[in-house]
Amino acid sequence: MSETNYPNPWPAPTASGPLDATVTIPGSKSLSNRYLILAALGFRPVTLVGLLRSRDTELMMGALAALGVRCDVDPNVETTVTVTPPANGRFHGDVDVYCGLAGTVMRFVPGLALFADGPVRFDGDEQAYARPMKPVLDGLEQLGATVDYHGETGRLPFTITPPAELPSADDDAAHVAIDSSGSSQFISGLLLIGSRLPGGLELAHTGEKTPSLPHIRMTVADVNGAGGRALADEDARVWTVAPADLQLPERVVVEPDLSNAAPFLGAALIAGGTVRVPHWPVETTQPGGLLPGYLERMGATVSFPEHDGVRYCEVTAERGTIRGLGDFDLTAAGEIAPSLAAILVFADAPTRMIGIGHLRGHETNRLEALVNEIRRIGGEARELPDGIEIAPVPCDTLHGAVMESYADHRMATFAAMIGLAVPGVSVVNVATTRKTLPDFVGMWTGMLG
Ligand SMILES: O=C(O)C1=C[C@@H](OP(=O)(O)O)[C@@H](O)[C@H](O)C1
Ligand SMILES: C=C(OP(=O)(O)O)C(=O)O
Repeated sequence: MSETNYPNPWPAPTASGPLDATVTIPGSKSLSNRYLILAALGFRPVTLVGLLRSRDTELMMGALAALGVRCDVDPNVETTVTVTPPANGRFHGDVDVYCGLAGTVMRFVPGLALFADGPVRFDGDEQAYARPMKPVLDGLEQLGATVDYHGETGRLPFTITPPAELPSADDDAAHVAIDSSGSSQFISGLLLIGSRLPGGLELAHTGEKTPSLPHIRMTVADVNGAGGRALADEDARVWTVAPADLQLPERVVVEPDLSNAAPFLGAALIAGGTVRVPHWPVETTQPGGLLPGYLERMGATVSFPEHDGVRYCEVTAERGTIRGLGDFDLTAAGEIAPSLAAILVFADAPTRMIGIGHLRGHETNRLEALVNEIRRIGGEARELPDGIEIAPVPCDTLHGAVMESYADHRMATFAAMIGLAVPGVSVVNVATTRKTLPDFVGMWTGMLG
C-alpha cells in the first residue's frame, strides 16, 4: 500500500471556480448488502433494483454464491439483480467465503453459516485481519456454532461449524450477550439471522457505547420489511427477534448511498458553488440522512428541490466560509467522518469529532490515518481518545503532497476533497474507491466539468 506498490498516484484535480454539478450516486452499500442477505434467507426470488455494484457487493454476492444462493444480473441493467435462495433453505457447507475488506460481508455472512450443511471457511484481505470480529463470532458460539481461528483469536481467517441442532423452539428465545462497542455490525449480523432461530433471539449488548445506532435501526427496519418481528429497547440495549419466515417483497428498490454523497456534497463547501444529488429520500434509515444537517451547521445552504418528480439534495456554499463545530458528536454516523474531516481542514475554528474511537478498527486506523494525512499537507490535527481534533491553519500554508489512501476508500475520497483547494495533491491507489464506488474518478472529474 506504499507508494512503491502504486507508482502512479492519481493527480487530484483542483477546482478552478465555483461548482455547478449534479452527481448521481450509486446504491447504498449498507442497504444492498442487507437486502442480499435477507433475500438469501427467504424462500422465493427477489429482484433488487439499483443494487450497488462495487467490490463490497461483489464480495457479498460471491459469498452467497458459495453458500448456494443464485444472484442473476439482468443482462440489460447491471444494477438489477435477482436473488434466488437455495431450494430447501439450507446453505451449502464445506465452502470458502472471501470477505475482502468488507465489514458487512465479514460480520453479516457468518450468521448464515449457522444454517449451512457443513463448515464454512472465512478469509479476507490481509488488512482485514486487523478488523475486530470476535463479538459476532462469540454470539454464534452462544448459539451452538464452533469457531476455529486459523490466525489470531477473534480475527480472520476462521472456520464456522454449524451446530448439530439449533436452539430448540420449545425453549424461550436464544439469549446472546455480546459487547458491540467496537462495531454496530456485530449486532446487525445477529439480528439479520435471528428470525430463523426456532425460538427467536434475545440479544443484549453489554458494552458502554453503541456506535452507528442508525445502522442497527436500519437492520431492524429491513428485517421487519422482510416480514420479521424485530424490536429494539435501545435504553436497555436489548434487541429481540421473534421466529418468522422472512421474505422480502418481489421487487426492492435500493436508495442511493447517502454516505457516498458526502465527498460530492462536501465539495460544494470546499470549492464553493452548488452540488446536487438526485433521488434523495424523504425518509431514510441511512446515517447519511444526517449529512445535510451537518453541512448546514458548517455554513452551507441546503434545500431539497423537486424537478420532474425527482427529489434532490442541493448544497450551496461560498468558498472560504466553512464554520468549525467545536465539540461534534459523530457517534451515530462515524462512517462519514473522513469526508467531514476534509471539509473541516478548511474551517474557521477547531472541531473535535468525538464518539468515533471505533474508527481505529475500520478499513484502516482512520483516526491515525486522518492525522497523518492532514499533517502531510501542512494542516493541524491530533488524535483524541475517542476521536480527532482538527484545527485551522491559514489556507496558504497548506501544500500539495502524495497522499496515502491506506487501501481505504474513504481516505482516498478524503484526499481528493483536499485536492479541490490545495494544488499538487495526488492520491496513492485511488482505485481503492471501488470498495463502494465503481467509478469514483469518473464521477469526480465529471463533477468538476
Ligand atoms: O451496518 C453497516 O452497514 C455499517 C455499519 C457501520 O459500521 P461501524 O458500526 O463498525 O462503524 C458503518 O461504519 C459501516 O460503513 C456500514
Ligand atoms: C466502515 C466502513 O465499511 P465496512 O462496511 O467495511 O465496515 C465504511 O464504508 O466506512
